[in-house]
Amino acid sequence: MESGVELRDVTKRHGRGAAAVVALEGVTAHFERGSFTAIMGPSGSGKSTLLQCAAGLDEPDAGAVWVGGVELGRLGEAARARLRRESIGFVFQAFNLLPALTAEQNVALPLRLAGRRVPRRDVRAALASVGLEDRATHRPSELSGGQQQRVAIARALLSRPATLFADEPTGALDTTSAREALALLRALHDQTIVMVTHDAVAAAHADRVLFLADGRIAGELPDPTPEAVAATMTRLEQ
Ligand SMILES: Nc1ncnc2c1ncn2[C@@H]1O[C@H](COP(=O)(O)OP(=O)(O)OP(=O)(O)O)[C@@H](O)[C@H]1O
Repeated sequence: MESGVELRDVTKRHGRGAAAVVALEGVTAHFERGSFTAIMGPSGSGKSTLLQCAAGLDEPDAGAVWVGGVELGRLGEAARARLRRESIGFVFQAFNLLPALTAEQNVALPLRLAGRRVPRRDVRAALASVGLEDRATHRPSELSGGQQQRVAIARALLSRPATLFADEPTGALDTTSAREALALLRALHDQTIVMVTHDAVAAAHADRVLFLADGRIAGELPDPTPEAVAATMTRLEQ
């Protein structure tokens, strides 16, 4: 396993005993380096759990995960945190921005933590590309949910992590902003992008859609169109 992201026979349970829920069951999936994959499936099918396990934010009960050729289960917590900081980007609604920092400080943070100097011009350009040039000095609490999401996208654009995980990146955006945000993600073609979404139009921006149902892979669609994605979702929800 040289690069990209790979899950091999991953099983994950939440809770214990009689209340335990099997969120993922024997999931094997390969996200090639530089590919853009959308994950779809009915509510509760395990999409967020898959993303959390693939990103090293949660540990599988069985199976293994590789990111960029590194097996996460073989790393200690400190090494895993370093890998997340240096080569993984997140565009998550609830795992996003530090509340005490301004938008531009949040955008620059991953590079600063990696010891790099970040020209303010570059930070402003990243914010401008998501339409937030006039919000650079606002803190997250002063931004709407959609604007916070766009700050997270600007951060990914600037730091260009090798692997980017996005959970509903367009969920809080209007149609035009969503289309722009997806085009920006799409332009990051040297990165491996794994995006969970409920939106067939958003999913159609990916190279491939992987479907989950009841914690298992239920199919995939290469070169997706919104119509084909919606038809598959309808079938899975029946
Ligand atoms: N912390 C938790 N404790 C107990 N059960 C959990 C926990 N997190 C998730 N689950 C359960 O695991 C299953 C998969 O959840 P997950 O959030 O991965 O699904 P999802 O496909 O992302 O759902 P949605 O589309 O509704 O966000 C669900 O049945 C959910 O109720």
